[in-house]
Amino acid sequence: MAANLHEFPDAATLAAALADEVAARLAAAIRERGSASIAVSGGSTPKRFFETLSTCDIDWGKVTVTLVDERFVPADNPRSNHLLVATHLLKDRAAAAKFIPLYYDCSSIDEAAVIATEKAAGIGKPFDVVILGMGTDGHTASFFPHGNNLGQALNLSGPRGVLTMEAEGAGEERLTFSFASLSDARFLALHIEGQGKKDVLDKAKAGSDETEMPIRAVLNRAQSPLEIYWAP
Ligand SMILES: O=C1O[C@H](COP(=O)(O)O)[C@@H](O)[C@H](O)[C@H]1O
Repeated sequence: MAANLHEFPDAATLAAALADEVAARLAAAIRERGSASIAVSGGSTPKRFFETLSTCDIDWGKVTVTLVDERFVPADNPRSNHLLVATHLLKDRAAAAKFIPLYYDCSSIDEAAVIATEKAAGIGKPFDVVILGMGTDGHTASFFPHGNNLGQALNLSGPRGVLTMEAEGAGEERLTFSFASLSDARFLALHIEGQGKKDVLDKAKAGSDETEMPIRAVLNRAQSPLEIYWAP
C-alpha cells in the first residue's frame, strides 16, 4: 500500500493537524456506525498530539481508546503507556472515552495477553484509527528488531489480538497488538518527529529485512495507506 508523507514546520502544527484529522475520523465513525475506536502509541512523541486531541469537540462517550502496545508494568509505573494516555489524553472532553488497557495484573504476561485479546475483541475489526510511533531502532508498536515473537506478530494471516514480545532493545517484556490487528485501520498513521527519525525512516525505505527494522512491514505490507506525519 502507498505511504503518504505529511510534513509540518514544527511539532505544534503537526499535533494540531493530526488531532483535527483524527477527530474528524472518529466523528465520521460515530455518525456511520454509532461508535469509534482508536489505538494509540506510547513513548515521548505523542504527548502534544494527545493534549490537543483531548480538547476536540466530538462525542467522546462513544469512543473506545486502547494502546497499540504496552510494557508489562502496572498503570502507576512511570514507563506505562496507560499512564501516559491517562495523563495526556483521557482528560478534558476526552475524559468521557472508554479505555481498554493491555496490561492486566496476572502471574504471567501470556495470561495478560489472553485477557487483553478478550477485552479488545469487540473493537478494532478494523480500528477506525491507529496511530503508530517508531523508535530509532526501527521498531513500531512492540515489533522490536529480532523480537522473540516477531514472526508471529508480523504475520498478516495471523489472528487479531494481543501478543507478547521480548527483545534486547525493549527493556521490559511487552504486550502488542499484532500487525494483522493494526494494518487494516480505516486511518493508519505513523507519527514521527526529528531529523533522526526521518533518517531512520529513509534507512528503512532503502532495505527490506523486517527482522532488522520491523517498521518495514508497515511501510511495505500494510493493508491501508500509511499516512506519515513528520515535523523536524
Ligand atoms: O517503546 C515505545 O516506543 C515507541 C517510540 O517512542 P518515542 O519515545 O520514540 O516516541 C512507541 O511508538 C511505542 O508505542 C512505545 O511502546
